[in-house]
Formats: sequence, structure tokens, C-alpha cells
Amino acid sequence: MTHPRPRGWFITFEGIDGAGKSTHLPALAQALQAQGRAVLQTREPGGTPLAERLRELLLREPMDPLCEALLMFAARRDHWRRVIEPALAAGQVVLCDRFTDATFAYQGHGRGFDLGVLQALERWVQTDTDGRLRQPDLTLWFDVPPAVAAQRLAAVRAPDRFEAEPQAFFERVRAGYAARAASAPERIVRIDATRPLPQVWAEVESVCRARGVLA
Ligand SMILES: Nc1ncnc2c1ncn2[C@@H]1O[C@H](COP(=O)(O)OP(=O)(O)O)[C@@H](O)[C@H]1O
Ligand SMILES: Cc1cn([C@H]2C[C@H](O)[C@@H](COP(=O)(O)OP(=O)(O)O)O2)c(=O)[nH]c1=O
Repeated sequence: MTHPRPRGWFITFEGIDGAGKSTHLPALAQALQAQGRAVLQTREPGGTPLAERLRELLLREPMDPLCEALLMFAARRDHWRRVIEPALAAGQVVLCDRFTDATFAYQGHGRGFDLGVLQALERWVQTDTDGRLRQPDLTLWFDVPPAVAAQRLAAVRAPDRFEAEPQAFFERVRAGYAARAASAPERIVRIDATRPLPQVWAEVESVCRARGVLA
């Protein structure tokens, strides 16, 4: 008789651009792999050939907020069905750079798009065949003031369509993350990402240990 494999962990990394998500995601992947876990590193929008093509459009082409929200969720649906769900079912740890909280923060709070419509799209895209709405098991929210993030990014890369937004936009996005965290305090853990890198990493490790993600 075969035993069902335990379902893996779905961990998402959130925060405004320049908060430190892409720095800490591979570090956590390495720590998990060192403990013998199979890890999948992925990102949104993206993570499948179709979703990566949608990402190119989303980061470059001007479009209205409804179109932006629909394409984000279209990319997510493909990613969810083809990559995330199968990896979790196989017992892997999935580390994803952004997920649906980003849509609430950027399209909802940043652009002012209807949160009720986003909730409906979230239900359509993330409801399993058993009728359950799936959410990440843990979300690490790297929180920094926009001025700090802008300073970090100015040193390293040219802005895309989102990163070129003014600071007031990122203030709204940050407030959006705070609202989302308040509505799901068990799932979303705020990490003060203004501190030096070793301290931020130490907190990531400690949260992951407390949740049983890291041994
Ligand atoms: N805690 C930190 N202190 C100082 N610099 C940081 C910190 N975290 C990240 N950085 C730097 O800020 C820049 C943006 O970080 P990154 O991880 O790419 O952010 P994100 O993926 O959230 O957009 C990188 O150059 C990174 O080295
Ligand atoms: C997933 C997602 C991303 N975004 C935006 C935020 C980012 O500015 C952009 C790309 O995300 P990201 O991969 O974090 O950018 P980078 O590789 O430059 O760090 O997409 C949304 O607006 N809504 C979403 O649902």
C-alpha cells in the first residue's frame, strides 16, 4: 500500500519593490535544501512560459487597472495549476516571490481598483476542486518605508512600469499590505526590513523555525 506524501509548504514573499524579497528568497531556499527539503523557487507574475509572457506585457505595456488585474490573475491561474499545486502535492516547499497579496496591495490599494472584484477573482483562481479557497501557508511581508526602498533600488536597477511610480503610490501599496496583514494575522508575518541584512535574515530564520518550516 502506498502512503500519501505530506503536502509541502507554500511560502510567499511580499513587500514594496526594493524591500529585500529577492535577496532573502534564495537564502531560505538554500537553508531548506541544506536540511534535505526539495524546494521550488518561483515568482509572480511569471513562473510558467505563458505567465512569463504576460509578465513582459504587465511590466511594459500601459493598460487600465481592470486589464492589469485580469492579466495578473490569468498569469496566476496558469502558475497555480501547472506549477504550484503539483509541487505542493509532491511535498515540495514552494517559495514564491509575490502572490495575491501583491494584487490587493498594488492593483487594489495602489491603483484604487475595486477590492470586491479582486476578492471574486481570488476565489475563482485559488479554489480547489474540493471547493476550498487555497492561501499560502505563510507569507513573509518585508516592510520598509518607500524612501528606504527607493534609495536601495536607485543604486541597483532601472525602474520598470511599477517601480517608476511616485512615492505616494508605494505609500498606498504599503498601507495595502498592512490592511491585508491585519485581515490574516496568522498567515502574514511582518518583518521590519529596514534593519541591516543579517538581522532581517535572522528574523526570517526564526519565523520559519517557529512555524516548523525550518528544523
Ligand atoms: N536589509 C537590507 N539592508 C540594506 N540593503 C538591502 C537590504 N535588503 C536588501 N537590500 C538591497 O536592496 C536592493 C533591493 O533588494 P531586493 O531583494 O532586490 O528587493 P525586492 O526583491 O524586494 O525588490 C538590493 O541591492 C539588496 O542587496
Ligand atoms: C504579483 C504582482 C506583481 N505586481 C507588480 C509589483 C512589481 O513592481 C512588479 C514585478 O514584480 P517583481 O518580480 O517583484 O519585480 P522585480 O523583479 O523588478 O523585483 O509587478 C503587481 O502589481 N501585482 C501583482 O499581483
